[in-house]
Amino acid sequence: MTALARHPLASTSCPRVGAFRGASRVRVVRCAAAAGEVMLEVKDLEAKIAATGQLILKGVNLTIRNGEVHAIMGKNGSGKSTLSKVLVGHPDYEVTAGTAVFKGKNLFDLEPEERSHAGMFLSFQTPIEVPGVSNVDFLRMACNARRKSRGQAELDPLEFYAYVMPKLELLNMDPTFLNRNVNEGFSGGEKKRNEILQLAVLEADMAILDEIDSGLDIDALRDVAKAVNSLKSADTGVLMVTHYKRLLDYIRPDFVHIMQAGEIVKTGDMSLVDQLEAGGYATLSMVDE
Ligand SMILES: Nc1ncnc2c1ncn2[C@@H]1O[C@H](COP(=O)(O)OP(=O)(O)OP(=O)(O)O)[C@@H](O)[C@H]1O
Repeated sequence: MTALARHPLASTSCPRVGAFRGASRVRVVRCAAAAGEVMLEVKDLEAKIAATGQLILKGVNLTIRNGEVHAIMGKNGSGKSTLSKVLVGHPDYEVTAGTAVFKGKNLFDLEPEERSHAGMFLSFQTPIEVPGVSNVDFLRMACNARRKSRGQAELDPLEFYAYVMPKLELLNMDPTFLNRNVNEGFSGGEKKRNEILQLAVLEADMAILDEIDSGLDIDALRDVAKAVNSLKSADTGVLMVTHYKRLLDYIRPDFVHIMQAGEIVKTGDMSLVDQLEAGGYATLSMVDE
């Protein structure tokens, strides 16, 4: 989902280590299972809104290993989308402190496009429309840019058609989507499916999915989740931002993080989500609000 990093306009297991942060100290919990290689390591990340200087991220720490699925939840305005966008290099934000290493590279040394080529993908909460550009041309261009960066031969239109058809089928998407302009006139659910189609086409290593469940009907949610699950492997990482358990019932996270006021203040497993569903954020003991 290097959507941002991925395209030029915006630009596509087992729990191991989790930090449980209380009001005054951080406790590290380690699982005995074998750990995959670290894909993304974010340390003490701080970022502000470039235009206003308002600090939004206030020391985010997050480690995602190959094969892991992480979910980030949190109240509205806690900074979840900002974190997603900062990771792909959105120009609205400026990193003021901290580090992020993605597949061994300093993420903040890379341009958004380079992050995409390196395998990072963000699905937008509100996918943008690109009038005048057909979906198939856009997808092929993005796909070939990534292939080129990996030293692979570019796909011609016919080859791309053969490549993309099974992916459309997987998502239960009508092939006529290919000939329509990117997201133009798409329903909310169609836009979300199109995001996942981009993820599938780009074969990204790290998928950041920002509220892919919003606006989806029950069938579309199942299709999208099925597609994401089919794209997961021991070499990919997933970071999902969501407000609801229903998505996590389909795409099971290894870790669930709670974000509050620009920080990850609690990390656990699905039981955290059950607590949230039962009693809201007030039931979790987090840092003082
Ligand atoms: N480009 C921006 N300009 C102005 N304010 C911004 C911008 N980006 C983020 N913010 C502010 O930063 C805070 C965090 O926003 P963000 O979208 O990251 O929250 P969120 O946790 O994703 O919220 P939600 O759950 O509602 O999607 C909010 O107060 C938001 O208004």
